[in-house]
Amino acid sequence: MARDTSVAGPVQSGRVTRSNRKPRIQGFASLAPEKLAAAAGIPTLEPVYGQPPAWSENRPELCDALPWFRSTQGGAYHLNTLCFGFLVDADCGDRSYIDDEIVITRIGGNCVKDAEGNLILTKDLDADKATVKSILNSLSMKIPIGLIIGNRNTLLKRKLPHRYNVMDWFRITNVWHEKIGNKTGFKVRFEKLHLSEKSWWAANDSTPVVPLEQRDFHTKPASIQCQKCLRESLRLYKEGWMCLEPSCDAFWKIDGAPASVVLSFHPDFLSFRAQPDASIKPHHSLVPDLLSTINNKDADVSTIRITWKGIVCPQCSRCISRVFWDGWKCTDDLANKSSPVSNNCTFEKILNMPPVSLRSVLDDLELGPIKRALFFEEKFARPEIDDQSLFPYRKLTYKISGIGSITHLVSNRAINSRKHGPNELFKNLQEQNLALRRYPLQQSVVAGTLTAHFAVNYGMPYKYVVSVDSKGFDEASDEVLRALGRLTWATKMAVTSAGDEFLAPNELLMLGYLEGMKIGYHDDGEASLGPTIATLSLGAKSTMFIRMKYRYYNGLSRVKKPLEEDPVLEHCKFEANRRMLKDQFEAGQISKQKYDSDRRKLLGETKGGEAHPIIKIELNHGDLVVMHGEKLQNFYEHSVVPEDKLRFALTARYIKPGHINNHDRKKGNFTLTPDQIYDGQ
Ligand SMILES: O=C(O)CCC(=O)C(=O)O
Ligand SMILES: [Fe+2]
Repeated sequence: MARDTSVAGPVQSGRVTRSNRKPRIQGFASLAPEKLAAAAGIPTLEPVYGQPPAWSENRPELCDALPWFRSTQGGAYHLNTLCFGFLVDADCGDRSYIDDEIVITRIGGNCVKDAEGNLILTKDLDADKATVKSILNSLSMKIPIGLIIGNRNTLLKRKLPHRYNVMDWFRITNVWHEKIGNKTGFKVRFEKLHLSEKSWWAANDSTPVVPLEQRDFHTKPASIQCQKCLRESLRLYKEGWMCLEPSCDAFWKIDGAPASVVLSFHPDFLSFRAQPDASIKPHHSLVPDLLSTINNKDADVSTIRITWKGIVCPQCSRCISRVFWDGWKCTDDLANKSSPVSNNCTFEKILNMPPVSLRSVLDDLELGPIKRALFFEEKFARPEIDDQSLFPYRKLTYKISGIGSITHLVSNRAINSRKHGPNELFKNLQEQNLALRRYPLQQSVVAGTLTAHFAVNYGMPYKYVVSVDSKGFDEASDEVLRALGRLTWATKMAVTSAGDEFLAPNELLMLGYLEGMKIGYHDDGEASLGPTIATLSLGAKSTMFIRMKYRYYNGLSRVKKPLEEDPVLEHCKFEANRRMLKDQFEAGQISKQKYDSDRRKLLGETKGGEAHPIIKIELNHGDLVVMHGEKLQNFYEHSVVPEDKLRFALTARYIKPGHINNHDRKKGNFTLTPDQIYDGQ
């Protein structure tokens, strides 16, 4: 399936427990694990003294919970040209250092990995680079930085309890240029802000910290003026002093000779401490307490954007995303099944989810017009308008020649307010415990990223959810079945008017969107899916966009590989030239090699980029949309962006039973009662 929103199944087979994973080294069988590791040349890791104040096993959850570290990629988090958080993980670069109070690391950017996994700087970093600039700004504005250490960091040589571990607040004491290969990079020295307490990452058996009153805040590393450029630079390395001004001839040279790659920090540079300064205070709390700001009696609290951010568990300090419709649970059975690290914390914060009125999410006076006036923007396709055949709906049909059609049934006040109609569905669905939840995206750039909407699946399991999570239609409420009735009707109307065979849907995916949520571009095509997909919109207005997929628009995959089979769709890039080459190839006038190389030449000239959407549909409360045609899902993709704080979309599909195992097949069985069958009124 090309949809980007399904989960990887649990990995269980072949998992070995710790006890039978001991390395077998002849003659060492009776040694303790640490000694065994040492004998095998694996560096042993010392235990740490304490526990991190917040932690996570996955990057999206970490960034979801910490307002000072919202970046899911890269080492630094900056906002409005200020740096607030920094991650030290595997790639600190050469000449880096960590102890209980000091962290020295490179400032990222402009890097690629070589075959051995080493980072290579591709071009000089300069002070205008956003990350560098933000660190320099935070240094001059005295803004402390929250540091996180990842367990792939090899400098500390201690056993870190989790994948990501919040360290503490640090102040930036120095930023300097360094030479990496023949390029110029940046290094930063962080110093722990509060020195009176022992760091949790100190060694378990380390000595107590030196009390503040016994510390020396006066001695500084030597600062020497360069004879060439006359600028001062600190003495950083034991091996000798060097000028740190990259434009100077003496830059990175010790006694006139280029410095070696391996250098050790001078003890004075490591041991000096900046003068305590009461005015240096962090902008955020190191461990945010989002829950203390949420009063469950406030009507909007369960749907507003901030309440689908993550929290730090008050019991075990894990960063927890809002996976569940009605709140946060520290232990998620589904995630536990697929995660090698199980967490048995029992903490839960369940919101009472007061109902959201239709009035509060619909601007239209009297909850929707009597007959919706339609407006179409010039730059998008204009549909055929038919006010007769499915009256009282307005039927808008967008046809993409040779591909398929999109039928939009525009609802109105009479339809919406009818007994068992959309108004009632919107209200009643909110009163049910539907077990909506967010699932991890399967093809996300950062593993573990959750969808920005909640979902529940009924009937035949759709790959969107793991099959154990699909509920049979026998568990569906009257409202869900009534929605299915409407969707079955809409499917039949659209398919029969296209002259095609009607297959009644046997699957229903319900999505719930809170404020700021959406579904990004995806398609609903996979081998097991029939060609027709129908959706009922309830609540807040939203906009649906349909565009050609990147590879069909550009004729190349994202890694610039020409399409094996180029359909040359209408309005694709270089349409005329691509058609001509295809015709020549099909007529045997050019070889496959020539066809490929000519296309590469033609298409490789431009930068790629996404296709502009060709269809824009405003989806209002009660509207139905039917996408019909397998090729529509193969070649095009759609996205839906709601506008207000609550919207439901119920989408029904036909899943070919041959693709579903016997046990799950019966979940798709249902019979609608006469009043659940929809008549189009
Ligand atoms: O929210 C919507 O209207 C669309 C939902 C959708 O595209 C899907 O469920 O695949
Ligand atoms: Fe979809």
